[in-house]
Amino acid sequence: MFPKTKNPLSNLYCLSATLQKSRSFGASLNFISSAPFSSISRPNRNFKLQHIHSSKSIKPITSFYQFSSNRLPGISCLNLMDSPRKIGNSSEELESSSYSKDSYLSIDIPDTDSYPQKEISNKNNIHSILLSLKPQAIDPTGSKTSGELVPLLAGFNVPRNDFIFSSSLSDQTRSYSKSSRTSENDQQASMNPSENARDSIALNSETDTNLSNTATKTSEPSNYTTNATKVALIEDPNASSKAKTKLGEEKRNVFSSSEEKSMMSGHTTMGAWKKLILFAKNEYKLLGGAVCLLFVSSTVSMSVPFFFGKLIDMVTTPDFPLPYGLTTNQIFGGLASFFAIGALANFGRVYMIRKASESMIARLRTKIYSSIIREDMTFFEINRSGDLVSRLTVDTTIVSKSITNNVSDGLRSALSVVAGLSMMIYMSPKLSIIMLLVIPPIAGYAVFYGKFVKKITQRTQQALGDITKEAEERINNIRTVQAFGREDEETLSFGKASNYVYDLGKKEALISGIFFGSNGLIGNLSMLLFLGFGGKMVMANEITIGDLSSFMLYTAYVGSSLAGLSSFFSESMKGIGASMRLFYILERTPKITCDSSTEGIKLSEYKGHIQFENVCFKYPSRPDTTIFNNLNIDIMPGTHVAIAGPSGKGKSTLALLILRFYDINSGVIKIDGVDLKSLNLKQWRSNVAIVPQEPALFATTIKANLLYANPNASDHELEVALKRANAYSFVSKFPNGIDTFVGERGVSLSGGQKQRIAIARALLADPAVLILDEATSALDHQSEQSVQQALDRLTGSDEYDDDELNGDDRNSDTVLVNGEDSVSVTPLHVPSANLSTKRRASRTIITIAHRPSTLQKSDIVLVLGDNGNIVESGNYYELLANDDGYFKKLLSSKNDFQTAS
Ligand SMILES: Nc1ncnc2c1ncn2[C@@H]1O[C@H](COP(=O)(O)OP(=O)(O)OP(=O)(O)O)[C@@H](O)[C@H]1O
Repeated sequence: MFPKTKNPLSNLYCLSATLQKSRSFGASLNFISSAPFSSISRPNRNFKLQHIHSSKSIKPITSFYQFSSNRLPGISCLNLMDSPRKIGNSSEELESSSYSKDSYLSIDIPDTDSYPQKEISNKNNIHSILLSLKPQAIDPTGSKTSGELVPLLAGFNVPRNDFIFSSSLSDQTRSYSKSSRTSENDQQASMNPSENARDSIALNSETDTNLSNTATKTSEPSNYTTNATKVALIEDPNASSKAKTKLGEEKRNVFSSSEEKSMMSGHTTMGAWKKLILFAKNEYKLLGGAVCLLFVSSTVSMSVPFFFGKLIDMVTTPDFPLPYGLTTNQIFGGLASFFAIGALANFGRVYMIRKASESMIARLRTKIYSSIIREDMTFFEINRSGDLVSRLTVDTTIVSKSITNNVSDGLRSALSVVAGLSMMIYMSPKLSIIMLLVIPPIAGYAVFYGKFVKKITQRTQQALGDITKEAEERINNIRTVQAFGREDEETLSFGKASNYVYDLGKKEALISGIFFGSNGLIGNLSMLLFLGFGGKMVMANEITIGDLSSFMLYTAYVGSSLAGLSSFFSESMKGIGASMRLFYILERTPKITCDSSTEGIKLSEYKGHIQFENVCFKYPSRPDTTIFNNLNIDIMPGTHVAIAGPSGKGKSTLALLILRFYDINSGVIKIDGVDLKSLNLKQWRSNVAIVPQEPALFATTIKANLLYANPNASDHELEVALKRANAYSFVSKFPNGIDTFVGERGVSLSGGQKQRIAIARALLADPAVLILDEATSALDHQSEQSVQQALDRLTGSDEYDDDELNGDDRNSDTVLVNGEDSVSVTPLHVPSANLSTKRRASRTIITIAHRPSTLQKSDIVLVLGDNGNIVESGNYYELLANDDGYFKKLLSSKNDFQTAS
């Protein structure tokens, strides 16, 4: 569903136009959608568009396009000032050609060949522009929300549950427009521009070369929201992927939200280390054992150069005295055994470290998942699921490895450096001085490198999170992507995001290359120095050839261990970078928790009495939009209440508040006389069931989906629930019956089938309060009837006897929806008492309804009005009897209300 906003302060809407080259008409402009501009109308000004050359320099093309508002009231029309043919230059022409007749605008621009060459090349890169439009131009009564205006302008049917990507509305409409739609497609819109809107539409937008190559900024930012500044030319998909969009800019942020930034900006590297070490306490034993074995294996490996030196002297000096009277073979055998002990210790070390690492990854993942799943709704509004999944998988691995494998390797390197240097000093203090000259610059460089890596890792992880979330979202909604034919653009967008990660990787590769290359050079140069000086010392009999060989080997060991130390440092920084992303999740305290089964007041039984007393509510993410203003509702236990009202007035929000997904700003919501805030939320929620507009099924079997509501339900209860929900017939026809796999989000079921499974699930929860949020909204008439029948059973308005489930099942299993259910099924013999004992004598039912048929069956209809309050309430027929009433008007307004009964 499109987001529905109507900011009373906003009197400008943004109309997105897509400029497309077409073979026969040159380029055509199709106006496709709207998005709100919170801006006060301003005097007529020229609108400067800017254009991006393929060379990425920005050049204003005001002479090419210019807005004019003198003839088309309420709309900024497009003029082609320099065109020889000047089609569209006169407003009358525009009016007669497309504007006044059709519900959306399609302005033909002459063949691009008729433009001077320079402008043609400019044009080729333009993909889309945004124009401003007063809402009166498309909605003279001002009654529509932007969510309704979008499909109105778009000229194509937007399904109720159509998928909306999580970018801004203007971004969405801009990118998800069918660029070549014709006016025949649009049967819905009507535009009656009002004359007085004429002079208040044009924006004055000036070139801002600091912005990304694709966006312009208004010259008076104070008057416009960020959205308004996004008056943009979007590059042609084929244009260079290097151009940075706003999204690209966002990807440079290390933190995914301002909340995360403010929470994490105070965290220091040392603090993060401390937390990580504390977190690893379950693995202390393994890590301790590994460190002990590390000492053994390092001792063995660091003695190798010493022994090799002695062996060289032994084999090159004829009368070399063998120690302890041992033979050569015994010495070789002894050394082989010594090395075998080292190998065993190394094996143990690696095994223990890896085990500790995997154990920590698993623990960290579970902890992060547990934190995520307990977060409040605001958290999920500011953090996208793909990014969270990336934190859950990639970041946890990086963090765990950084404090296990990496610490182990780092310790080994540190031991090697210390032992190697000590041996070198022991063997020849003179030669060792050279080594001491080399170490400080390498160490300094390592620190610099590590800090760089930390920063770049944080960015890379964030960018990877962005990629993951984008990919996940698109793949999850592949039908929308393919239906709009956006595969190429999606690939391009993903490619851009992926290129950004590549760019970061390139930077890291460059610095790493320089670092390790120069390290290697320093190492080799040191070797040369040692050979030069060492050779002279051998000649002067100050040291033996064996000593020099040992020294050289120690140099190599120490050199590689120094490199190991610096990579330990950089890997640690990677871990710290990634850990910050995890600490944000671990340390965030949800504003609403449903965690504890002991916290809060527990009621022995819920009757389902719901009271809203002077409730004021604004969504935390939109604090300037009031949804409810001193709302007062009293829903008596056991009643069936229908909530009606125009789209976007807060009907679904009401359901969310009852479930306490959000806390209200003021007033009180009482459940059975107790403030909802002081109730035990876990218990309360387990007494409420909701059948949402868009039923969410899990990618598992029908049975598992049903058991989600009541894990203890017997097979028999599942069947009864399916029958009540009018779902049994189609389920039993599936080859695997109730064990049929429904696909991701129930994709392999029809909308009506999903709804009915969701209803069966709600039924199984046996709730005190049942909320049906436009449960039939997405269905065709036949499906709706079937679901409606199921709902009627739930609400009790359809006389339904459990005995009917026994044999002569009148739940029309043979006459269900879409002709698909015409096969009769074997009747079930269900002992009615079984379920009847479980069913509540009365339950409160709240139906959010558009259809009169549903409204008629309710005890009372509450009508939500424009002021965030109930404007009318009463029995359906009473309300209908009032000709001047809001409800009556609402019902007769086809655009706002579904009148088909
Ligand atoms: N999570 C959210 N954050 C901010 N605003 C929201 C959020 N969810 C909904 N809104 C806004 O709150 C208002 C009420 O939305 P709600 O879904 O309750 O309307 P509704 O009456 O149920 O509409 P419809 O009949 O179209 O389903 C709308 O303007 C909507 O844009």
